[in-house]
Amino acid sequence: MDEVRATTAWVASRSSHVSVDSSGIERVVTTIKDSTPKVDWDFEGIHYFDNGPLTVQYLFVLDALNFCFWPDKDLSYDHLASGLKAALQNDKSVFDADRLQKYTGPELRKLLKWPRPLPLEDERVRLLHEVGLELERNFEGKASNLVDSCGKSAVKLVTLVTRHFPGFRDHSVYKGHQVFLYKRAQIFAADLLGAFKGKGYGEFNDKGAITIFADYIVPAVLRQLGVLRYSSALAGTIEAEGEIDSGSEEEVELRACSVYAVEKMRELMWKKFGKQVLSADLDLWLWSIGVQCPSLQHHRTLSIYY
Ligand SMILES: Nc1nc2c(c(CN[C@H]3C=C[C@H](O)[C@@H]3O)cn2[C@@H]2O[C@H](COP(=O)(O)O)[C@@H](O)[C@H]2O)c(=O)[nH]1
Repeated sequence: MDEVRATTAWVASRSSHVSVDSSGIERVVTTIKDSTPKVDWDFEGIHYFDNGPLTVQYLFVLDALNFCFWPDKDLSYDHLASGLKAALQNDKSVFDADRLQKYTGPELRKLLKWPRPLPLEDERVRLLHEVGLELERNFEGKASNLVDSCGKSAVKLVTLVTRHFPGFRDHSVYKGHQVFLYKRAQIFAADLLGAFKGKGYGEFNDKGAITIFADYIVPAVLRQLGVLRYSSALAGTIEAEGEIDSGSEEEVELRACSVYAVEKMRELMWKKFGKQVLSADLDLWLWSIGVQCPSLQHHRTLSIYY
C-alpha cells in the first residue's frame, strides 16, 4: 500500500483545513507506551465465522456494503454485520454469486430486517450485483478463490480487489493529484487477518503494509486525542452537522491526514520503544474508542467508500 502512504503524506504536507499535531502524536505514544491497547477483532460478537470459505464470502459482501450508515441515526455497522450473519445462518446460499446479482433494494432491506430504505440503497444494490458478477466472471463465484490467488500477500489482495471490483477503488483527486485511500479493500484484508487469526485465509506475509481505514469515526477520535486539529470553519461545519462533499479538499484532508498521522504514530513507537505495531491494530483500537463514545461528532459525507 505504498501508494496510499505516499499520496496521503502528500496531502498532509499541503493540508489547510486539517493539521497533524506532532506533540499530540508524542503524547498518545507516550501514554500507550510500547503496546497498542489490544482490541480483539469481533469484540462486539456480531460477525459470522465458520473457519471456512463461506466466512470469506460473508466478509467480502460485508465490506462491499461497509459504508455510510450515519444518514439513518438508528443504523450502524453492527446492524449490517449481524444482519448479514443472521441471513447466512438462515440460508447458506444467500451470498452465492448468482443470487448477489439479483437482489433488489427491498430484498436487501428484508435480508437485514431493516424497516425502511437503507442510506444509498441503490448504490448498495448496484455494488452487490457487481460483486456477484465479477466473482462469477473471474473467481468461479467464490471470494475464497480471490484470496487464494493472492499468495498470502495483502498488497496483492488489495490490488486484485481494486482491479476487478470498481466499487472498491476508493480514491480522490486533490489539488490535481490522485490520492489513494482504499478503505474497504484494505479492511477486507484486515477482516480476514482478524477473523482467521493470521492463519489460513487470514495469513498475510506483508500485513504491516496495511494502513488504517479512513472512515468517519477514526478522524474524530484522532481529533479528540489531540492528534488532528481542524480549521475553525471545518470544526463549525462538523459541529452543525453540515454535510461535506465527497472529494472536497476538506474531506480528502480529513481522511488522508488520519492515515498519515497513524503512520507517524507507528514510526514513533518504533523509534521510542523499538516496537513494531500494525496499523490495523491501531485502527481497531481507535475505532473501538469512537463507536463506544455516543457523543462523538464525526464528519458527514455521502460516500460509497466509507
Ligand atoms: N476505521 C475503521 N472503520 C470501520 C471499522 C468497522 C468495523 N470493523 C470491524 C472489524 C472487526 C471489528 O470487531 C469491527 O467490527 C466499520 N468501520 C466504519 O465505521 C463507520 C461506521 O460507524 P457507525 O456508523 O458508528 O456504525 C463506517 O464508516 C464504517 O465503514 C473498523 O474496524 N475500522
